[in-house]
This record gives sequence, structure tokens and C-alpha cells, in this order.
Amino acid sequence: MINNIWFVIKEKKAEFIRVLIWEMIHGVFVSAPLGIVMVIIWELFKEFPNYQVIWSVVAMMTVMLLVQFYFASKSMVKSNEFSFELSNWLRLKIGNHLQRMSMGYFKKRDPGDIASVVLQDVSNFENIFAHAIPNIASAIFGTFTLSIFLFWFDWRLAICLIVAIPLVYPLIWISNYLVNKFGQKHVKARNKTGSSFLEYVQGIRHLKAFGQTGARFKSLDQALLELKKQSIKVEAIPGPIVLTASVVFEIFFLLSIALGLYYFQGGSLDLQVWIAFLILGYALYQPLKVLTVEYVILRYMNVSLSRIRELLESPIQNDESKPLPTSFPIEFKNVHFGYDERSVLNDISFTASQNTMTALVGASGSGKTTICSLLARFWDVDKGQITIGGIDIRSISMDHFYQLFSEVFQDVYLFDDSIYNNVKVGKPNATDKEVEKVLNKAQCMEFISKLPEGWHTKVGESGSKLSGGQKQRISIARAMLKDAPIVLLDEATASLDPENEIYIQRAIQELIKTKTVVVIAHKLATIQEADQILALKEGKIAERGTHEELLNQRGYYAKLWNTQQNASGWKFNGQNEKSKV
Ligand SMILES: Nc1ncnc2c1ncn2[C@@H]1O[C@H](COP(=O)(O)OP(=O)(O)OP(=O)(O)O)[C@@H](O)[C@H]1O
Repeated sequence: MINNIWFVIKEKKAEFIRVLIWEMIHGVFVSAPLGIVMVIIWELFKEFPNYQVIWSVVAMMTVMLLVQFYFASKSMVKSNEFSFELSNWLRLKIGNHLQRMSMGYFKKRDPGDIASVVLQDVSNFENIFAHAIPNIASAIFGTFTLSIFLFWFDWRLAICLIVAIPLVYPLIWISNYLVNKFGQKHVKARNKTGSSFLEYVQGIRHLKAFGQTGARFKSLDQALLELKKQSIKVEAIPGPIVLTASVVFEIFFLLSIALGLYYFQGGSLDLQVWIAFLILGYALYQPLKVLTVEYVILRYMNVSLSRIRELLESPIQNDESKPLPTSFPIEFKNVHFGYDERSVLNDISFTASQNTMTALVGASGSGKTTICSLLARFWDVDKGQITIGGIDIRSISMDHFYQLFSEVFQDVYLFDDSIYNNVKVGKPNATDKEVEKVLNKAQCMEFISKLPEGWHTKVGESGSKLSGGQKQRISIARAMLKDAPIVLLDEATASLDPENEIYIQRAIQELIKTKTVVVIAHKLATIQEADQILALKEGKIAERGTHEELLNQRGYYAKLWNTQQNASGWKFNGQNEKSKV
């Protein structure tokens, strides 16, 4: 557990130790007045009490109480500030780490689970530093201070009280085991509920359409029931442990009373010392009870710490800073790649010269998207190499790497913000003039002028207030503003009506001027002008050349072309029959 804490906060150790020192001092000042008050009892038991001494002790205690108040408020503020700052810092650290991980990680791990680490586990982590550790530090030092007084008064009775502490250890061991076991199950149930909710809410439109809301709700209901069951179990663990620990402490307190009586009757213990033990002995166990509860909580939080650590230890993509490319031809050299065990790309080699257009075509599943994903480093190649300007893309730092690309995908992602701000994502310091220019070039002004607030109109979540074609044009404007030397286009016009398609084709022509372009196109008619066309078949390049060259080969590409030409004659006339237009 300590290992996990140290690992997660390694850059913040010094601050943590400073906060801990405040807590320790606080713990000492909570217990010290109790020991000092015994001096009054001592004095009162004397035949001629010195009231001067008693007044001095009262004055001293007043000062100590003020100091205690000062340290209590200081340590509370400091530990809260530190924990909030720490959780904020940790979320950024995780975000930064996630950014540098390959897409493979996100495909394998449930996004709801990742969100749960960032939100729930980091909240638990915050509680460790805001409550658990401060309480534990203060309890340990409080107990330590009282123990010093007890040993000073009478070591025999002090040992009798202290001996209870190691006896509670087996309980701690059991709690470790139980909390680990049930804590993991609880976290699993919590994640499952989160994911089920997410899936339910995201898919509610489709569930309604297919009349499946009831069936899906059942699985959500089951997840909630499981969470309830695991929550009860995890909540129930501290109860018996804390209770048993309390019983052990009470027993040893009673034993110390009996032992004190025995020594008192035997004449080896003064009455005032015995009274001191009756008071301080009881007080000694109070912080220890707090300690037991907090320790069990801390063990549970350790499940969260392990999850945070596991995420932070997941490998990131190598991004050593080597020389940056100064020209932008792309080269695939004998690239092999598979998502899992199954090979998807086999020995892919091609060069896309600077400022030329390379089109990827082929049947569904032939590997077109995978080639673009490897080029954009969503994944890294298994074998072979991809270079830009002669430099292996794995050795370009991620920050620089993403500046090399503009991507226009079919699946456009827009932020729930204004059109203006969505476009400015491409270049945050762009002037209004630049934004206007790209919106014009991307054929957006025509529909923006009809919106109530022009380019300040909010687009809704994921651009829900705009049509597919409008969203795509905005994403093209964003890519234009970024003005990156390489453009990746993925089926940008696949599902558009003819009018939108014309607008988008115009916008794309503007975007790709003087760029190195790699385009995935299902509509072969749109890439007839490409400098080279790679026809992919089952993860291999079956043919390559210009449109004319490939048609003349009368091979795979020519077949695809002919099929599409024929398919363009499909007409829906009510009975799904084929007829030439
Ligand atoms: N994330 C993934 N995990 C596992 N397999 C995948 C993943 N993405 C794609 N595949 C598989 O890799 C193969 C190539 O897929 P890819 O998406 O590159 O094909 P594509 O030519 O772009 O297809 P489409 O034209 O339908 O988009 C397919 O068999 C697909 O099932």
C-alpha cells in the first residue's frame, strides 16, 4: 500500500511530507495536555499543594490549547488544500498519460472503466490525503505522546496497556484480506453499473426504435443489484473488525485497572499514578480505535490506488525527440500489423510523394482504415517501418507528430460549443479573418448565415444541431485552419446527398491543395484524379497505379470500378428491383 502511495505521488513527496509533519504536530498537541493535566493531580495529592505550580500548569494548558487549535486548523486546511491540488494534478497526469498510449489500450479496456479510474478512484485517492492519512498520522502521534507519559509514570502498567496494540494485528491482517477481496468485487460491480448506464443512455434512441428498452433495462437493473450487494458487503467489513479491536482494548484497560489495584495494595504504586492511568489509559485507546477504522478505509482505498498505478504503468508510445521532418513524403516499408493474433496487413510497402494524392480502395475489411490508423499512430506497426520525410514516425515526439496531420473522418467530432470555437480548435491563436476565410473556403458560410447567431451558434453535443454534411464542412474548415502538411481523408463523402457532396468535394479540393493526401474512398469516381491508387485485397496491395493504368490492367480495380458503375444504376422503385436509370 505504501508502495502504491509512493508510486502515485512520487513527484509530490516533499509536499506530502510537509503536510504530514503538520498532522504529526497536531497529534502531539491533542494528547500532550492530557499528560500535563496529571501534574495538577500530583500536586493536589501532596500534603501541602503548591498552588503556584497548579496555576502555572493551567496557564501552560491554556497556551497548549491555543497552539492545538492553531495546528488543528492549519493541518486541516493544509491537508485539504494538498488533497484537492493532488487529485487535480493526478487527473492531469493520467490525462497526459492516456494521450500517449496507443489506441490498442482503449479498444481493449472499457471506456467506462477508464472514466471510473479518473473520477471515482481519484476521488478515493483525494480522500486518502484529505482524511485517512491525516487522521492516521494524528492518531499515531497522539498515541505515541500519551505512551511517553504513561511510561514515565509507571512502565509496568504502560506495558500492560501497550501490549494490546500488537494483539490487534491479526485483525488488521484479516481486514486486509477481506477488504482486498470485497473491494475488488465492489469496484468491478461499480464499473459494470457505470458502463451499463452509459450504454443504456447512449443507445436509448436505438433501444426505443427496436422496442428493447425493457430488456436492456433488465441488465442495468441486475448491475445495480450486484452493486448494492457488494456495497453492503464492503461497508460491513469494518464493523466487526473495529468492534473486536474495541473489545480487545477494553479488556486490556480492565486488566491495567486490576494490575494497578494489585500494585497499589502491594504498596508499589502511588494513588495519584493509579488515577493517572485510569484517565490516560482510557484516553490512549481512543486514537487507536480511530486508527483501526481509518486503516480499514485506507485498505479499501488501496484498491483504487492499485488501479491508478496500473493505468499509469501501462506502456506509452515511444516519443523521443529526434530531428523533425522537414519534408513530408510518406513511406510504408514492409509493414505488418494485426489487432490481436489475427494478421490484418501483410507486407505493405508504398511511397506517397509530397503533395500528391494516394487513394486506398478495396472491399470492406481489406485494411484501408488500418493503414490510416497506423499512419496516424493510433497503433504502432508490428513489423516494418513508416517514415515521414525519411524519419520513423515512432521517433517523432507526439506533440510534434500531431501537428503534421489534418484528419477529416466520416465520424465528425464537434465540441458542444460555437461553430467559431470548433473551427478554432485547428489553430487556437487564429484571427477572426482567418476563421472567416476557411469557413468560406469550406462552403460553410451559406448555412452559417441562416443560423440565428451566425458562427456563434452552439452546435449542441457532438454537433447534434447540425446536419451530417454541415458537420463535415466544419471539420474541413478546422483542418484548413490547422494547415498541416499531411491530410488524411476517410470516406468523407460516403453518406451524403448530392448537393452536400458537391459542397464537400469543393471544400476538400481547397483543403488538399499542396498537401500530401491519403484518402480512403468507397466511391471510386471521386479519386479518378489521384496520383496513385492502391487497391487492397485481404490486407495486401493487390494492384497499384493511376485510374487509367488500373482500368487497363482489367484486374481487381477494374472489377471494383465496373461493379460501382453498375451499382450506380440501382434504383429503388418500391420492390427493390434493379433497373438501369
Ligand atoms: N479495433 C479492431 N480490433 C480488431 N479487429 C479490427 C479492428 N479494427 C478493424 N479490425 C479488423 O481488421 C480488418 C481490416 O479492417 P479495416 O477497418 O482496416 O478495413 P477497411 O478496409 O477500412 O474496411 P471498411 O471499408 O469497411 O471501413 C477487418 O477484418 C476488421 O474486422
